[in-house]
Amino acid sequence: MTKKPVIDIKNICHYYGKGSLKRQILFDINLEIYAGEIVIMTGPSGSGKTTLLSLIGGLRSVQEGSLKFLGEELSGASQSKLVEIRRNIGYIFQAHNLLGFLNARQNVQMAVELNKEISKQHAINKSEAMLQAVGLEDRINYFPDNLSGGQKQRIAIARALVNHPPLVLADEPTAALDKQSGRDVVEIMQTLAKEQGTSILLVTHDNRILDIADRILEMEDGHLARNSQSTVKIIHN
Ligand SMILES: Nc1ncnc2c1ncn2[C@@H]1O[C@H](COP(=O)(O)OP(=O)(O)OP(=O)(O)O)[C@@H](O)[C@H]1O
Repeated sequence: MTKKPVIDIKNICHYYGKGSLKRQILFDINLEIYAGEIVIMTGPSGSGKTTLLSLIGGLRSVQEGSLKFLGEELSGASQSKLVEIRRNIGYIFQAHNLLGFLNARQNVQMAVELNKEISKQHAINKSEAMLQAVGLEDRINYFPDNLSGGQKQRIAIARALVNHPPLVLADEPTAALDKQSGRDVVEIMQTLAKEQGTSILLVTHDNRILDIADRILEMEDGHLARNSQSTVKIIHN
């Protein structure tokens, strides 16, 4: 049986600027990501990681090549199609993007209520269960300002995973965290992703978390320089 990839990228190139200022940023990227896989992308600053992540997340239009999410082509897709695709992706960014006037539960609940068919009580129950899964059961009614960086990032994880999306994209999720909180955050992501069969694509400069990856990608000057099974696990275990 051949598995269908969650993400299937063929010959993606990307450019910024116009005319004489036009610069190629991504060069002939080919990549497949399968269900339940945790893929970490590393590489120097400016090598194109965030650009590729935003293309995969439907946050930027594909200019050249093919990018399929669960078999759906994003190249040439309408804005409404992109919006629909984005509903199936969880996003976790460095600056967690929590709303300060909502408490932890309400921040997660917001994501559940994107689905209009879910009742308010069901949305509350789902949100509380998810906060419990990330170890914040005693912080459900706290506002982000009264929580640590690691706790805020755990709310962001709960929000990204509460709808059980097939794909989660994370851009530097541990950048603002100390060593232990960073470790806790990625281990929670890893456990939940494996439980739910979610694929994770995580961009990081943080070498301390490479061992959670099934596969490591390395970007170099807009080229995918390495795409290999992780051997870091063997070194660490
Ligand atoms: N909106 C934009 N307009 C023009 N150039 C851009 C834009 N966004 C990024 N770039 C340029 O494209 C290149 C790749 O940027 P990108 O943010 O994808 O790299 P990165 O690998 O994610 O870097 P970092 O690790 O620092 O976040 C850089 O040279 C950057 O200056």
